[in-house]
Amino acid sequence: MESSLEFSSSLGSVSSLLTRCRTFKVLVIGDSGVGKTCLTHRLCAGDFPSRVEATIGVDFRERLLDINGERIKLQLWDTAGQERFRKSMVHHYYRNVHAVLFVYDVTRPNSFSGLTAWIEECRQNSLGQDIP
Ligand SMILES: Nc1nc2c(ncn2[C@@H]2O[C@H](COP(=O)(O)OP(=O)(O)OP(=O)(O)O)[C@@H](O)[C@H]2O)c(=O)[nH]1
Repeated sequence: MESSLEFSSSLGSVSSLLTRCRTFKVLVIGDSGVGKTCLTHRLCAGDFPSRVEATIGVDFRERLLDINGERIKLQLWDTAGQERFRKSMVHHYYRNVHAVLFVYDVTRPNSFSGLTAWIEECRQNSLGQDIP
C-alpha cells in the first residue's frame, strides 16, 4: 500500500534530525449516530467525549503510531453521517484514501444493512477492491 510521505522534525531530538513519517488516510463512514466521532476520539485522544454533536462535513483526527520502529501517522477522517451535512464535499473525502472503516451500531440493525449504501458510495467514488 502506498502512503503519503511527510518529513517532520521530531521535537527534542538531537539537532532536529528529520524523521521520515508515513501518513495513512483512513475514511470513517457509516450512518448518523453510530458512534464514528466517539470511536475516533477514543482512538486519538484516549477518552470518550463527554458531549458530541452531529458532525458537519468532516473532522480530522490524527494518531502517531510506532510500528516495528517506524513512525506512522494515522489520519482519521470522521465524516458526517447525515446527508445534509455531506453535500458537495463527499468527493473530497475519497481522494487518496488508504483504507475505509465502516461503522455501525450493534443495537441498530438498520445501520448494519445500510452499509451496502456506503459501500456503493465508495465504488461510485472510484475506491477499488484493493483498498482495505
Ligand atoms: N451506548 C453507547 N453510546 C454511544 C457509543 N458510541 C457513541 N455513542 C453515543 O451515540 C451518539 C452519537 O455518537 P457520535 O459519535 O456522534 O455518532 P456519529 O456516527 O459520529 O454521528 P454523525 O456525526 O451524525 O455521523 C452520542 O450520543 C454518543 O454518546 C457506544 O459505544 N455506546
